[in-house]
Amino acid sequence: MRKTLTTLQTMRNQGEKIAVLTCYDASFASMMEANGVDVLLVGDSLGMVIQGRATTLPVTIEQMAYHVACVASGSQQAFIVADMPFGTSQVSPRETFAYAVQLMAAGAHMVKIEGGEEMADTVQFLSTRGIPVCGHIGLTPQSVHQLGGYRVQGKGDAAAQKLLRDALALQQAGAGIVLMEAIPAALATEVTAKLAVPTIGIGAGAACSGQVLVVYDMLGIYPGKKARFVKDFMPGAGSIAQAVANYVAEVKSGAFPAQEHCF
Ligand SMILES: Nc1nc(=O)c2c([nH]1)NC[C@@H]1CN(c3ccc(C(=O)N[C@@H](CCC(=O)O)C(=O)O)cc3)CN21
Ligand SMILES: CC(C)C(=O)C(=O)O
Ligand SMILES: [Mg+2]
Repeated sequence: MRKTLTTLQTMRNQGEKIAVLTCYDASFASMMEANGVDVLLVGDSLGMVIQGRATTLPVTIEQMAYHVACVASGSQQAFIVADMPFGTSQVSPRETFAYAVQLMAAGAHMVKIEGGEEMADTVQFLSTRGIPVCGHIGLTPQSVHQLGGYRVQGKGDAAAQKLLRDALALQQAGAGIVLMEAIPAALATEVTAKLAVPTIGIGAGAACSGQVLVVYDMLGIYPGKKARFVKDFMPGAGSIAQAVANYVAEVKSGAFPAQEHCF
C-alpha cells in the first residue's frame, strides 16, 4: 500500500521515525522502498549531485518534473516529495500553484518550498487547493548567496525565536510537514515539541520526527566538502542496498544522527 501524508502523521504520533532519502531516478526509487525508505525526496540538490553545478539555483521546473516522473515510475510504496526549484515559489501564489501542478502531474504527492513566515500565503494558497506542502526552514540553499554560504542557522536567541515563529506560521498556513536544515539540535527539539505535524531534520538533531540525507552523501560518492551532518553508510555495508537498509535501521532506532552529526 502506498504511504500517504496520513501514514506519516500516524508515524509521528506513534513515535516511529520517518526515514527519508533524496532520489532522482526509477532504479534507486525501487531499491530504496524495497529497503524501507518511507519518503523519496526529489531534491533540487540534483543540480549539485547530478548536474555538477556549484549550487541548486540553476535547476529548472522541467528538470524537476523529469526526475519526479523517473522516481514515480520506479515507486509503488513511498510518499514522493518534490522540491520547488529556485524561482518557482518566490513568485505569486497563483504562479507558484501553476508550477506545483507540473510536479504533481509528474507524480509528486507533495511539494517542498524553502522559506518561513514569508511563504505562509503561498503555502495556504496551495494547501487549500489540494496540494500538500512541506515547508523548509533553517539553512535554505536557494538563499545561499544571501546567507553567505552553507552555514548553520538559528544560532542565538533572536534567530531561534524567528525559526520557531516560521515553523508555527507554516503549520498554521497548512504545511503538512516542516523540514529543518542545519540548526542547533536543541532548537529542532523545541520546534518538534511545539508542532503537531511531523518534522524532518538534516543537521537538526535526533529529536525530529524523521531524518533525510542526500543519497550520494550517504553512499560516499559526492566529491564536494562533506557537511557535519553527513554519514557515509557504505563502509561495512557490502552493497548499496545494504547501506540504505542500515540507514533506515539507524534512523528508526535513533542511532542516526549521533552527536558528531549535530550542531
Ligand atoms: N550533496 C549535497 N548534500 C547536501 O546536503 C546538500 C546539497 N548537496 N546541496 C544543497 C544543500 C547544500 N547543503 C549543505 C552544504 C554544505 C554544508 C556545510 O558544509 N555546512 C558546514 C557548516 C559550517 C558552519 O556553519 O560553521 C558543516 O560543517 O556542516 C551544509 C549544507 C545541503 N544540501
Ligand atoms: C537536502 C534536502 C533537504 C533538499 O532540499 C534537497 O535534496 O534538495
Ligand atoms: Mg532542496
